[in-house]
Amino acid sequence: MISIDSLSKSFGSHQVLNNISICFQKGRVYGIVGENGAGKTTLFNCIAGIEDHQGRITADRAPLKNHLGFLQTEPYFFSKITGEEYLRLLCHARHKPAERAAQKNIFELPLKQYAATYSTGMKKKLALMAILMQENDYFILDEPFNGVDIQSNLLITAIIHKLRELGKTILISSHIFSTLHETCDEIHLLQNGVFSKAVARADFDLLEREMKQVSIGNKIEQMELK
Ligand SMILES: Nc1ncnc2c1ncn2[C@@H]1O[C@H](COP(=O)(O)OP(=O)(O)OP(=O)(O)O)[C@@H](O)[C@H]1O
Repeated sequence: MISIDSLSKSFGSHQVLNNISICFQKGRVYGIVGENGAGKTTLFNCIAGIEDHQGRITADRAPLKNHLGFLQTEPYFFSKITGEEYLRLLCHARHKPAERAAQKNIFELPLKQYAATYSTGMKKKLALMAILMQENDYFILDEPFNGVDIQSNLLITAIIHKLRELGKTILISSHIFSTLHETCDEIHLLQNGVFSKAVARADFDLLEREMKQVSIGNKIEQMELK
């Protein structure tokens, strides 16, 4: 469980998160949606402790950051480290074994190659593999499906289902509605610095229809496409 109490975050005079309180339970997958710039990554960075903020963020296993796997939108790797070395480094940081990396290489990554030379999708898969091998309790996956091939997207969806079954707490951001539909128990809409709407799985279709209506409206006619 991750508990957020009165979280606020500003960059100068720009308030991005405004007094947010919410609780994310174990064994559940939460989709965090919002327009570009709504503050999803800022929220994740605050939870991960890499962005200072006002308010309290706690977890049933403390300290939260020692049990959190954070897949960032664009994972960064040092230039002279191979995929295998990266996995070993992250596993050692959590005192977890890294010897079976080759066997666990379900994305078939070239682990002997420098990670910095991987493609965008390969980097994402390596970073995901590392946080899975760490056996974390909490997962934040910031756009996990973006830039990843179809086969891996299917695999990532199955991984999220398994993590839920294992009782992990999972937060996902995505701009692709179908991926949230397939993975989430709840969708929370971040808007103007607060969670303006919480939608349970049973109402996902309704939410999609509503969002389509608001997003598309009469804009196609307005464009007068020829
Ligand atoms: N380090 C920073 N300094 C100043 N402003 C920032 C900084 N990081 C984020 N912001 C601003 O905070 C707001 C929220 O950004 P954030 O990246 O959290 O949005 P997001 O919802 O993840 O967007 P996207 O869907 O495009 O990834 C934006 O207006 C952004 O410009």
